[in-house]
Amino acid sequence: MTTYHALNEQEATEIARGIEGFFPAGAPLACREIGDGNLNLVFHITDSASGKSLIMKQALPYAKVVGESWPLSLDRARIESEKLILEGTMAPGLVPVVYKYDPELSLTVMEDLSDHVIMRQGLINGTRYPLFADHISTFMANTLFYTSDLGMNQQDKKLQVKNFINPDLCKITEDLIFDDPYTVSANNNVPPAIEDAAEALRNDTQLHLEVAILRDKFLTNAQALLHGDLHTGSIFATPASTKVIDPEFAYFGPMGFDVGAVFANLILNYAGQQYWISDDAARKDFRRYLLDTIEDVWNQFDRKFRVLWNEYGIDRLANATPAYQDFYMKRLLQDTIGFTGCKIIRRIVGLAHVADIDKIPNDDIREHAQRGALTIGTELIRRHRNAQSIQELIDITETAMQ
Ligand SMILES: Nc1ncnc2c1ncn2[C@@H]1O[C@H](COP(=O)(O)OP(=O)(O)O)[C@@H](O)[C@H]1O
Ligand SMILES: CSC[C@H]1O[C@H](OP(=O)(O)O)[C@H](O)[C@@H]1O
Repeated sequence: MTTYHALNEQEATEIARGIEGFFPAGAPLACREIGDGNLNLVFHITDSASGKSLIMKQALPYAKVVGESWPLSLDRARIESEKLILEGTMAPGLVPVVYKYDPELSLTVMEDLSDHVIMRQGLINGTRYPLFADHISTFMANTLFYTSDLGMNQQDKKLQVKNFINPDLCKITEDLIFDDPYTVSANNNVPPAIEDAAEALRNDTQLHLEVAILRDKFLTNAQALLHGDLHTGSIFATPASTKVIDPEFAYFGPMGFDVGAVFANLILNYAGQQYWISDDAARKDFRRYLLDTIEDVWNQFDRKFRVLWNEYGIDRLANATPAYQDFYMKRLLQDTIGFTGCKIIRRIVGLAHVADIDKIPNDDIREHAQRGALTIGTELIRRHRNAQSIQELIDITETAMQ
C-alpha cells in the first residue's frame, strides 16, 4: 500500500504509467507541476507520441498559499472527486471526466482540459464566451435542483449532507469571506492605498448586520450541494465549451452562494477592464457584454430551475403551491445579490485577490478599480434583502464604475 506523501513529477509520471489502458506501454511521458491555485498540486502528464494526456490533482495536508502552519484535511480530495462525478451525471459535458481517485494519495486523475483557457484569463484578454450563459445556467440549475429537497428524496439528501460535511474548507470561507474583511485580521491583504476604505468596512455596523445575516445562511442553510468556489478561475472555457473544475469546497449550503460567485467574478472583471481595454468604445462594449451575460445567466437559471421543479419536483406541498415557487426564486435572487457583494469585497481586502484587478500595473487605475469594486460590493450587501430583480445588481455596478 502507498502511504500518503506529496508527489514529485517523477512519481506522478510512474503512477500515470500504471493507469491501465491509458498510455501505450513505454510511452515517452513528460510531466510538469502546473498548480497555480491556492491549495493543491496539479500535474500535467503528456505523451508526445500518442498525443494523449491527463491531469493529476493531489491535495496537500495544508493550504499551499500559506504553508504548513495552516493544516487542511485531505478528505477534500474525496469530496472533490465525488462531487465531480456527481456533476458529470447531473450536468453532462460541463465538467472534466474523472478517470480515477486514489484515497491513499488523495489524488484525482482527470481529463486534461488544456485546450480550454481559464475563464478569468480569457476575460482579462477580452475574449467573449457566447455559450457561457447557457452552459453555466444549466450547470447551476441542474446541480442545485437535483441536490435540493425539491429535487431529491429528502431522506437520501440527509445522508448526502453527512457525506459532504466539509468543515475545514467551510471554515476558510466563513473566515475569509464572512469575517476577516470586516475586522483587523492577519489573514487580510489590504492594499495600502485603500486603507481608508478598508477602515470604513470595519466600522460599518449596518453592513455588518447584513453580512451576519448572509453568514448565518452560509453556516446553517443546507439548501443544496454547492460547488462552493464557483469563480472564473474554476471555469475552463472556449467560445464553444464550458467546463467547471475544482469543487473541493463542496458542501450543502445556500444556492445563492454559487450563483453569486459567478456574478462577483464577472463584476470584478468589469471593474478591472478600466485598464485591460484602453479604448473607451471597446471597453464600454465589453462591459455591456459582461452585464448582459449576468442578466442572461440569471434569467436562464431562473427559467431552467422552474422547468425542473415543474417537471421533476418531488415535494407535494411545494409543487401544489405556485406562489411558493415565486417566493423561493425571489429569495434565491436576494441571497445571490448579497453573496455577490461578499465575494467581491473578499477579493479586494481579504487574503486571496484576483488577477483581473491585482495584475493592473498602473497604481491609479488599480486603486480606482478596487474602490469601485468595494462600492459595488457594499451596495449589493446593503440592498440584497429588498432586491426585486437582477436589474438592480446591474444598475448598482454601472453607477459605481461611471
Ligand atoms: N482538468 C484540468 N485540465 C487542465 N488543467 C487543469 C485541470 N485542472 C486544473 N488545471 C490547472 O491547474 C490549475 C489549478 O487547478 P485547481 O483545481 O484550480 O487547483 P486549486 O484547488 O489548488 O485551486 C488550474 O488553474 C489549471 O491551470
Ligand atoms: C486559503 S485558500 C484561499 C482561497 O483559495 C481558494 O481558491 P482556489 O482553490 O481556486 O485557489 C478559495 O477561493 C479560497 O477562499
